[in-house]
Amino acid sequence: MSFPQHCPSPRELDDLELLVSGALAPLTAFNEPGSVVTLDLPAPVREQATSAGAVELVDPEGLPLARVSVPGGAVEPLTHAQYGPFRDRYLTPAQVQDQHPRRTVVPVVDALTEQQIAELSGLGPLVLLTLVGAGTPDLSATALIRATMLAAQRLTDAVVVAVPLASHGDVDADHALGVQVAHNYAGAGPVVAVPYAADDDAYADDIAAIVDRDRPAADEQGLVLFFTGLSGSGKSTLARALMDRILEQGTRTITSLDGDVVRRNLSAGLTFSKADRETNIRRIGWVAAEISRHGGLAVVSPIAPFDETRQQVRAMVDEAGGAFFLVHVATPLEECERRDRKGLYAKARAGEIPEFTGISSPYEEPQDADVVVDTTGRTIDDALGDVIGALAESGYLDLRPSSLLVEQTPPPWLVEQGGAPATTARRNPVTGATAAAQDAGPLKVLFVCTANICRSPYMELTARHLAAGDPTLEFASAGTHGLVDEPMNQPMVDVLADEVTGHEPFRSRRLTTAELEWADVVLTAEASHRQFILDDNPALFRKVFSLGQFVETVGDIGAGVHGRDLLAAMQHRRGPASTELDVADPYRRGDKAARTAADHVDRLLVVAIRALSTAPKAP
Ligand SMILES: Nc1ncnc2c1ncn2[C@@H]1O[C@H](COP(=O)(O)OS(=O)(=O)O)[C@@H](OP(=O)(O)O)[C@H]1O
Ligand SMILES: Nc1ncnc2c1ncn2[C@@H]1O[C@H](COP(=O)(O)OP(=O)(O)O)[C@@H](O)[C@H]1O
Repeated sequence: MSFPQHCPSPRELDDLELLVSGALAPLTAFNEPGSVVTLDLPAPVREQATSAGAVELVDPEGLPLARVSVPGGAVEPLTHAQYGPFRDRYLTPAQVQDQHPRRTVVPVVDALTEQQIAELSGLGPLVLLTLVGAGTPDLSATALIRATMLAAQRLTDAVVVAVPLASHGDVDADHALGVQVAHNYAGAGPVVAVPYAADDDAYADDIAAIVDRDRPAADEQGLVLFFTGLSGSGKSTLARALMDRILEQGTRTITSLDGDVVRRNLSAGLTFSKADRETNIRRIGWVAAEISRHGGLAVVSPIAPFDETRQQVRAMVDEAGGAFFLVHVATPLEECERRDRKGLYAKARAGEIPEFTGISSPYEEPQDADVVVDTTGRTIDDALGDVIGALAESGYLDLRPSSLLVEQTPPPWLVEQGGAPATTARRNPVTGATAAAQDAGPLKVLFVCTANICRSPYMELTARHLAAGDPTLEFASAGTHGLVDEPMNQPMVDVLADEVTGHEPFRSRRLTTAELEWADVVLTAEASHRQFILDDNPALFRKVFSLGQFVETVGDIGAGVHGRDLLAAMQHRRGPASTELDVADPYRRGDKAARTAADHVDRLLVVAIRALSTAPKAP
C-alpha cells in the first residue's frame, strides 16, 4: 500500500518530534479532541490519505519521518530528524533521565540574567530545558541555546537540553504544554521556574552580545524589493534605475530577478495560466527569500498579479528573516497600453495572446504595498524618488543624497505659509481634515518604546515636566509589546529628575489603534518601533517619527516653525529614521545604561518640546 506524502508546517514538524519523543505524553497523537496539537492536510492529500488509511509526513528534503493514520492521528515513527544546529542537544525525556538522572529541570524561554543565574546556582545539578520551536517569540532557537550554554558555564553543574516546543497561538494551551513537557523531562525530579528577573537585573556582556546580534538593525537585514504591476507599467525600468543607485552607493550587492529574464531561465517553459504564474512567482519568492536569509538584497520585478501568491512570497521572506518591501507600480492600464513597448497589448486585443494581464487575465491590486507609484506623465527619476523616499522611511535602505530631502515645490496644504492669504485650505497632513477642524485643541504627543516601562514612560513624564503646564501640548506613552499595568522600571525611576517624580504612579500600556488615532505625532525610542507601527499602519507614516529623527529634522527646518505648522513642514524635510539616532534600550542593562538613556532623552526632549509648543514664550 502506498501512502500520499506531505511536508507539514514548521509548527507541525515540531509537534511531530515531541509526539514521537514522548515529550508531550500522555499525548502521543495528532488531532485529539480539544488539543492544539493538530495536523492539517490540504484537501487532495486528505482525500488520498483517507482512502489509503494514512499519510506519510516528510521533512522539507523529502525524508519520511512518520506515518500518521487518517482519520485518527496516531503516529508511527519512521525515522527522526538528524540535522540542524545543536542537534546533539535535542534529547528525549528518556535520554535525559538516563544520561542526567535526578536533576532539577528548569524550563528556559529567554536569555538568563546575571541575577537569575546567581539564584539558579543554589539549586544543585540542573537541566536547563530551552524551549525552542516554531513561532516562539523573542530569541531565535540558536541564540537561545547559545545564550543558555553561556549561562550553564557560570553554573557548577548544568546541562543544556533543547526541546522544539512550538507556539500554537494560544497562551493558555501553550503554557499547559510547557508544564507537561517540563514534567516529562523531569520524571520524578523537581521542576523549578526561572526566578523572576528584577528590574535592575542585567545580562552578562557575552550573553547581551548574543541577544543584540540576534536581531540585526533594519538596514543590516536581508531585503527583497518586490515590484509588481501590469506589463509596461515601469517595473523593470524603475527596478533597473534603483539597482544603479544601489551600485553607485556601493554598500550592498544585488541579485536581480526580472520577470522577463526569469521566464527565459528559472521558469523557462511555464505558460501564463494561473497555475503556472503562481509557480513562477513562488520560484522567484523562494530564491529571493534564500538571498535574504544571508543578508543579501534581491530586486524582483514580475507582474505577480495574484494577491495570495504575493502573500506567500512575503511569508517565505519573513520566515527567512529578511524584510519584504512591496512596490506597486500602479500605472493605469490605458497608459501601459498606450506605451505598448513590446506590441503585446495590440496582440492581446486582437486575441492573439490569450490570458493577457489586464486584458483577459486579472490583476489584483495590492492592499499592502509599501509604496504605490503611478509613472504616468512623470520622468523615471521623479517616479524613482517615491521609491527611494519610502525605502529610506522604512529604515531598510537609505539611498538619499541629502539634497533629495528637500522638495522643490511646496504641497498645497503648505501654501498659506508666510502670512500670504491661503489659496488652498491647509490640510492636516495626517488625517486630511481641514485646518479649522483639526487645529483646535492641544497637540497630542504619543511616546512609544517596547514595553512601556523604561524609555517611553520616562519620555512622557519628562516631557510633561518640561512643558510645565503648557496648554498647547498633551502627552501619553505606550509599548509596541507593552506590558499591561506594570510600574515603571526602577532604574529609570531612579534617574527621573527629582521634580518629575511624586506624580501619580505610572502604569504601563500596550499600544493600540486608539492611541495611534489619538496622537497628532508619535515619537518612538527606536527606528524599529516606528517600523513596527508602520508595518501595520503604513498610512500613518506622516506622523510617526523616531524621537532622534524628529529632533534632527527640527534642526534642519530651523527655529520659528512650531506645533502643527512644524509637523506639516516636516513632511517634506524629514531625515531618515536611522538606527544611530535610536535611544538605546536600558532594560536589564543596569543603572549606567538607564542614566545614558535618560541623558539622551533629556537632550532630545528639550528640543522637541520647544518645537512642538505653540504657547506664547516668556520674553
Ligand atoms: N499572457 C501574458 N500576460 C502577461 N504578460 C505576458 C503574457 N505573455 C507574455 N507576457 C510577457 O511576460 C512578461 C510577464 O511575465 P511575468 O513572469 O512577470 O508574469 S507573471 O508574474 O508570472 O504573471 C511580461 O513582461 P513585462 O512587460 O516586463 O511585465 C510580458 O512581456
Ligand atoms: N516615469 C516612468 N517610470 C518608468 N517607466 C517609464 C516612465 N515613463 C515612461 N516610462 C516607460 O515605460 C516603459 C516601461 O516598461 P518596463 O519598465 O519594461 O515595464 P514593465 O517591466 O512593468 O513591463 C518603458 O518604455 C519606460 O521608458
